[in-house]
Amino acid sequence: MSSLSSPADAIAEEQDHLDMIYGRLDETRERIRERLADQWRQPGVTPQERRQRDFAARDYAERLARYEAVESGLCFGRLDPHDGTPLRIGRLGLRGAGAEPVLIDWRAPAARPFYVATAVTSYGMARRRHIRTRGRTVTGLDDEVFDADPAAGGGPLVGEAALIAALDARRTGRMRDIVETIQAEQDRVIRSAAGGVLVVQGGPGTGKTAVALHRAAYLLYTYREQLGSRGVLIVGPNPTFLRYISQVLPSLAETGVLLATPADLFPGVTAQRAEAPEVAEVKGRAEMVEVLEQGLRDRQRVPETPIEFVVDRHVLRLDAGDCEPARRRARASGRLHNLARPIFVAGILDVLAAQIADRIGDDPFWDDPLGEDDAPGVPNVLDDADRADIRADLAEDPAVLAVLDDLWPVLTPERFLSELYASTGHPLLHRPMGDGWTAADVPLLDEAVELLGEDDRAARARAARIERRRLEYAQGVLDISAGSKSYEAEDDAEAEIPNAADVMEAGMLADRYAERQSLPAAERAAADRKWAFGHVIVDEAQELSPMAWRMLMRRCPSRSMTVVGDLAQTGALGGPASWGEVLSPYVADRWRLAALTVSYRTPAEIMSFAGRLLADAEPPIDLPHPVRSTGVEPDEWTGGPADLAALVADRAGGPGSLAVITAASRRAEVAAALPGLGQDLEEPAVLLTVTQAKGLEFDSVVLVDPEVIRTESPRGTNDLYVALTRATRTLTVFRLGSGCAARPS
Ligand SMILES: Nc1ncnc2c1ncn2[C@@H]1O[C@H](COP(=O)(O)OP(=O)(O)OP(=O)(O)O)[C@@H](O)[C@H]1O
Repeated sequence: MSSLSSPADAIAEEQDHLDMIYGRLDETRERIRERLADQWRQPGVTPQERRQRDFAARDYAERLARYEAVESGLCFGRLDPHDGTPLRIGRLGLRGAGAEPVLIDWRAPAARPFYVATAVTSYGMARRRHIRTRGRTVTGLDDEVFDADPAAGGGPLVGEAALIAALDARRTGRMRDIVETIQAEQDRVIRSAAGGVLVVQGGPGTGKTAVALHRAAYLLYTYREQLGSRGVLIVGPNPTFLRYISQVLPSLAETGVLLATPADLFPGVTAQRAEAPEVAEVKGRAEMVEVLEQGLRDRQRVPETPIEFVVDRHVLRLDAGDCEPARRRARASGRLHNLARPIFVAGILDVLAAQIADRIGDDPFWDDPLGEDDAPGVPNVLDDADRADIRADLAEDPAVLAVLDDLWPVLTPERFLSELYASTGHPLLHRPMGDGWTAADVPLLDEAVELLGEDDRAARARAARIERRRLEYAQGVLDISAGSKSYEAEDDAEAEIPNAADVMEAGMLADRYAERQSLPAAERAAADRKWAFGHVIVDEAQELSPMAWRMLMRRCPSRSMTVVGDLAQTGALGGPASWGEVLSPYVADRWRLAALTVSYRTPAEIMSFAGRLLADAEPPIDLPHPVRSTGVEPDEWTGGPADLAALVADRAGGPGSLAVITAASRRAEVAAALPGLGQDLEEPAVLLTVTQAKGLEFDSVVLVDPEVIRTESPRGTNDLYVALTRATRTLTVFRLGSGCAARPS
């Protein structure tokens, strides 16, 4: 260990080592590039060989992408054990020429002391060093020496100088990874075992989102085999939030993760319609299961008054007595609605076939001893084959099909739900057909599939369509390659020239197409409602409705989940009062809780201001402990729209990001005062409602009318808590009055 070397010597030593590590990185990349090129040189004669080649190539391409992603900040730490060689910690693991480790992946067990060692519990380490770099150059070092007097040694923070530097950095509109400065309480969450449900509860800015993302990277590293094939799903509250966090996992060289909002989880449906929170709350209630079940029972009808219709000149008649046994049998089968329909249909066809057979096969003289042949007959001359023919004809008759569709329709979830909304007397749920889907509809559509069953015929038709497309694709390629030949078919000489169509058959090309369909797990999962993820991480989990939880649990039958949130920030009207309430229906009390208690975002000045504004909150809010202070107190202003515009222009002129946060009910008014502001987080200034700002952070926040935020919703106190805790540096409260000059209030 070189604790006695001068700072310049220490930097020079780290630079040497860093050069060597980057050298290894370059060599590794080159090796993978060569192997990738080798794969593409393989001819792949049989479809199986081609498939193997393409899988191998994809594997190399993914590995290459992983090594490319770690260019920046490759090595950021060093641990010096009391005995033994120093370990360099970095974004991934690398070996030297003699296979000795030259860089330890931050997720490896050996790297753990980097995040948890303290003077009191040093894990055999004498020193931890944070290495600062720009590009491939070492720019500075921060050392913590553990073999000094443990009693004097260190506070609760790990690598305090590096941490404070990270927290003081300007925000860019995109979340960054925290791999260099993960704190001990966060590390415990990140490295917690994959199995079971882990709940991470913590106040604003405690790093819940950051921890959730690093946990995903940790789990993929530790359980690569299982999770690589099943994928990890991360659920966030809205697309803006997903964009905000989207860079973190790629910067950690992990791509096998699907980021989605709950509204994205029903493939084929895009939920773009907005709706009132009260309506979303009703749709999210667990009782909606019963509403759907009842709605479906109502779609399995028997006629209240007899219905008559004509088939092939026969007037047929169905009444409740005819239909009830068929319905009873279909329901008693225990099959889902669409799958039970054939039983109902069979029962009704029997009834109708009997009506026709009775008429056309009836032999009025069957027991007439004076009949022509004078032999005892049968009352009906039709045999089983005749009856089967009648039944088969009926099964295709449009009039019969219309009646069956009325009594027991084949339902898609979309049709079922939109007809249910159109027919309900519930004032909040009622809406016309074809009105588009909202986020709260998605879990209901998903639930509907569970009641309706996926119509096998539709699935089979889909499979046939895909097969047809495969062949059409292949044929299309052949046609293109044969294009000139077909135009000039008369030209015999031209027809002699062989082209792709002559040397390759459509089936072979179709296999190629199928190979291209073999996408990474996350992408396949996005398109498959029945996909069972290896692990599911739910962020801002307090916002999910009971119906949304039911949908998520279906996506994760193994119940390997990380649930991240803060009950005190719940904005959704139907949000839970406790995590037990959310989870007990699925795992009883078999879930574990981890708490995060330190706020890395909100400075002490803003946190105590928030504490004063929320002092009367009921239940009381347990504020997290801020890790730093800026010396800048929040300021408060009152003025008109022009004053607000002037203040925002002044604040937006500074470096870093700015958000104006307002109550939803004041948004239009505030937007009119600030016409240049949109919602694009890449812009230096944005205008957001509290719901839109949830989970995000900005250097400066101008908070308009906190009192309106607090009173506009039953969850207003929670919303205000969210709004007050978005700033990393400065908070300005602006009360929008009717136009007097802006003045401090
Ligand atoms: N150990 C750390 N090192 C550096 N930065 C950190 C650390 N922990 C958290 N941060 C930073 O603190 C900020 C808040 O983190 P994050 O958004 O994950 O908090 P949160 O608990 O999800 O907040 P909210 O409840 O408001 O959504 C982010 O900028 C994050 O990068």
